[in-house]
Amino acid sequence: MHSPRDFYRPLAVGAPDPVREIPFRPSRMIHFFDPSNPKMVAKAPQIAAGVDILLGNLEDAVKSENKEAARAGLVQVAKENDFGETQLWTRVNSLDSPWGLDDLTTLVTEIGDKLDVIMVPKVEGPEDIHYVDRLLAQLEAKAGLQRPILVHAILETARGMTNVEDICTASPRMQGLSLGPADLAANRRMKTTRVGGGHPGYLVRQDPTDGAIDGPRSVYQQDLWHYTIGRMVDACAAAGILPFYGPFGDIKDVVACEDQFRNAFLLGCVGAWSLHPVQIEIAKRVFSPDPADVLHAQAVIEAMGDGSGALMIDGKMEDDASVKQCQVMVSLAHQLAERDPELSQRYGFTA
Ligand SMILES: CC(=O)SCCNC(=O)CCNC(=O)[C@H](O)C(C)(C)COP(=O)(O)OP(=O)(O)OC[C@H]1O[C@@H](n2cnc3c(N)ncnc32)[C@H](O)[C@@H]1OP(=O)(O)O
Ligand SMILES: O=CC(=O)O
Ligand SMILES: [Mg+2]
Repeated sequence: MHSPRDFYRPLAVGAPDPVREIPFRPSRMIHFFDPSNPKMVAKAPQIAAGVDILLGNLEDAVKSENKEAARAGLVQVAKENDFGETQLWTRVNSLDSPWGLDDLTTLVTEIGDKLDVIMVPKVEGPEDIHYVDRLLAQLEAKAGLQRPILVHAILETARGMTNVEDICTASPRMQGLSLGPADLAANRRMKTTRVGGGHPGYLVRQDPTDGAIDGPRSVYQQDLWHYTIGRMVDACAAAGILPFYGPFGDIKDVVACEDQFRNAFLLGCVGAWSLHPVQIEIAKRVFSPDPADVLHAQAVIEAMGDGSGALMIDGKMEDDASVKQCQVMVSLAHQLAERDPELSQRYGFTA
């Protein structure tokens, strides 16, 4: 166990100093592409221009025989392009796979200066983060990098869930967590074959009226992921890092995708994964606060003056706590508007 004094010391001679605060950059969608797919590689610059985060995926969804090609494809994409404000991330293969070590070694030494965040799948506990933390420090020193690469863990095993708080605080590199509903469902032996989203069988039913069990009774579908997202959000917020919802696999069901994303947004997530171009716009819409909410929040902040006391606005009580809720909304709107002129106009920040 490190002493608190050592927490921010570089873990290898010559490695850059760890960050003290996780920078908040627009992160509404993490767009996945397969760098072994020439079509997706060709489209990468165009896709990058319309997303907050572009992620070269090397893990699940890339065929075993294409793992080396995907790694090489990502190196090429990073070397040949400057994505400007768009962050470049990768998801490496898991630490117990035949490819994880070579993924980290190659990517950090070849394109470490271009990579903002490395997503590590199937993280089980803080020991996995400690391993990656030291290895990255060694590789950063070797590559002569000036800034540390951050780490994002996928929460997709029952053991990872039970260790979630310790994972979040395992290293100053920890940038955030994503919920991985597919692997997590399998690992927990949940009986759903869907990649994220609800399930019609997970419901509550209205009591029978007048004892008539076979009479008409409303059913209300429940959210399979409520507990998991809530727990992840708390762990992240307590550690000062960022929570994301992961994949929604029913690409054609754009309505349910939007619902899943919005549930995550309302519970505190900053973004979600987009697996297909059609999900980019959904994430952009959902994870940007609604202009009407921003307007209302601004009005409350203005009316509340120094932010203390209680008053009524449109029949509703506002006080020190609700003004803080409004500040969350307005500061997110400003952060996103800085990057997005159209959004800035919709919020009325620019003429
Ligand atoms: C549980 C998890 O781990 S989730 C994370 C791992 N999974 C992934 O990363 C999946 C990423 N997405 C994909 O591989 C693909 O979107 C698929 C396989 C789901 C569907 O692909 P397709 O069958 O080609 O879909 P579709 O025909 O609708 O594609 C339309 C166009 O968008 C392109 N496209 C599809 N997905 C992407 C993407 N993620 N990024 C960039 N372009 C894409 C296709 O290449 C196609 O291009 P074209 O018009 O030039 O031919
Ligand atoms: O990696 C994501 C998942 O859902 O599994
Ligand atoms: Mg997974």
